Amino acid sequence: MKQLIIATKNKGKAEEFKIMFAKYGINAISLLELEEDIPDIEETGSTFEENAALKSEGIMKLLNIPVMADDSGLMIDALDGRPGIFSARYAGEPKDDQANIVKVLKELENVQDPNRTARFVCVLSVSIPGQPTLFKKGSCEGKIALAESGSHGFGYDPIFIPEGYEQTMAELEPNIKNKISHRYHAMVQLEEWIQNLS
Ligand SMILES: O=c1[nH]c(=O)c2ncn([C@@H]3O[C@H](COP(=O)(O)OP(=O)(O)OP(=O)(O)O)[C@@H](O)[C@H]3O)c2[nH]1
Ligand SMILES: [Mg+2]
Repeated sequence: MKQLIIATKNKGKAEEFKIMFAKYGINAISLLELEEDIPDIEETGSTFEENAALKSEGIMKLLNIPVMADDSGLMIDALDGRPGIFSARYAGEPKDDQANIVKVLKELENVQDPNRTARFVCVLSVSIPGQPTLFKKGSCEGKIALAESGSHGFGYDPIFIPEGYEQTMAELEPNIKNKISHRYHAMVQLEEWIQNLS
C-alpha cells in the first residue's frame, strides 16, 4: 500500500486523514504512529500557510521523504476572525479543546444568532525533497451554537453548526463531516497530486 506522512500530532486530524486517504489506497501515517520521537515544531508563522509550511518542510527535512501538513482553525466574524491561527491554544497552554470552547462561548455571550457566523479554514501543504512546497486551502461556513452538543470529531466541533444543517459538527456522523469539512474541501483540490503519488 502506498503511504504518506502527515506532519500532525493531532489525533482527530490523523483519524480524518486516515479515512480520506484510504479512498485513494494510501495509508496516511501521522507523527503519532512513528517509532522515532519527532520533536514538536513551533508554529511561529502569522498565517495558516506559514505554519503549514513550517510543519511539512520541517518534517520533510528530517525524514527526507514527501510530507503533508494541515494548519487549520476557526474564524469567528464577531471576534474579528479569532481564534484563527491560534485556535489550538486559544485558552492558553497546554492545548485544551474544552477550555477553548468555554472561552469562545463566553466571548459570544452577548452576540445573537445572525451575528454568530464563522468558518473553519484548512491549509494543506505538501513538501517534497527538492521541490517548492504546494498549498491548497478549503473552508466550511457555519455559525457558533449557543451551547455545546455532540461527541464526534474534535476541537470546536461541538459548537460549530455547518451551513445547511441544524446539528453541530460533533452531532453529525464522521462520514458527513468528511464530505463537507474545510479539510475535505482542501483535500479535493489535491486529488490529482494524490492520484500521482508513487
Ligand atoms: O472543531 C474542529 N474541527 C476541525 O475539523 C478542526 N480543524 C482545526 N480545528 C481547530 O484548529 C486547531 C488547529 O491547530 P493546528 O492546525 O496547529 O493543529 P494542532 O496543533 O491541533 O495539531 P498539529 O497538526 O499542528 O500537530 C485545532 O487544534 C482545533 O482547535 C478544528 N476544530
Ligand atoms: Mg499545531
